[in-house]
Amino acid sequence: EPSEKGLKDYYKDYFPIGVAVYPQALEGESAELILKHFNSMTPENVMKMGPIHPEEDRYNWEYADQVADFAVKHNLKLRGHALCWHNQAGDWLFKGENGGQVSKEVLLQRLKDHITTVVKRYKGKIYAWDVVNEAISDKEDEFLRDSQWYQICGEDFIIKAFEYAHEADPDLKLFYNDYSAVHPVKRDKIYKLVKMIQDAGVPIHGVGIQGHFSIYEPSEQDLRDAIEKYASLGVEVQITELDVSVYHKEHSRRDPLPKDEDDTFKPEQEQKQIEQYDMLFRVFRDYKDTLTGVTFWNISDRYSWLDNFPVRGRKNYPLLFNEELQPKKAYYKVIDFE
Ligand SMILES: Oc1ccccc1CN[C@@H]1C=C[C@@H](O)[C@H](O)[C@H]1O
Repeated sequence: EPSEKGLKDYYKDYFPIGVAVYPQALEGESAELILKHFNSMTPENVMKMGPIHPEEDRYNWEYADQVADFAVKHNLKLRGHALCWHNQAGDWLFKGENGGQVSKEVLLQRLKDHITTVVKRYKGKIYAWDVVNEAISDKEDEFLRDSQWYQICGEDFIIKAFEYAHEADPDLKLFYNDYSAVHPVKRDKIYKLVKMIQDAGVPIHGVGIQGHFSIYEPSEQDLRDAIEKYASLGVEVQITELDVSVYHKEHSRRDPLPKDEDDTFKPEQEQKQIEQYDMLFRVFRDYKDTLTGVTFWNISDRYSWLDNFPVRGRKNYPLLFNEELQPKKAYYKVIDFE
């Protein structure tokens, strides 16, 4: 019998609703929740450079295949994450023969081999890839992040990553993905980077605003300004990693203080979260002709990456479904429109 509508049904005339998943979530009650509310998925970790390609001559397809097979079986859209990133990448990538630093030429060849192999394996199953993740610096006066990619290759690794991905599968939607993408300073740097890629004559189809927001930010105006600025480049925009932390955003990990914080979910936090999710989806709906996807990062408050970042072990409640996988008050706000 037709089960009552899920999030994806309320938004079928707007954009696909995605969720970050891991293989263990693809059965039982979490699988039921995924199939009821979502029509797109992104593997949270299993297609990152390190997990899928831990050694130069070894790929680990097992878990990535499980996610891809689930998407194909249930006709869900599938986003790939992430072909080139400075985090969770195998150390072997940056090591030369004699254990010293790898040369630019060898590193770019390794990047090409990785991208070509991974993209071709999932051709026809993955429609869009986060080709480069988080290449922009958080430092006010620095354009690109001073990662090993940048230290060894300069900005070329970014252009080449998009070139290699397009060569491997010309039908793919190629995204640049980053966090704090709504913050005006970083927004303008991302704009500059996308324009640089376009000016290099290399295909880029979209900007991924990760959307790791909180009950305190972003403002509605900053969100609108960012979506409009990226759209002015003639590219798609997606919210690729949405969650609404109940704490102020921080961008680097810190050790937990002695259990000095009561990390239960408080009524005043929930009230702010309801208001923030209401604003976010009102804006997303306004930009339905620009936004081609909204993906939540993790499924429910039962597990969020924010439970361990920036503070290990501090419980967070950032999503629309609670620890019992039931809709929270914010969920009913997000579906209450028209
Ligand atoms: O919000 C941040 C602040 C500082 C560094 C990274 C991020 C976000 N970084 C994201 C979050 C979780 C990972 O699973 C994703 O792959 C990554 O894109």
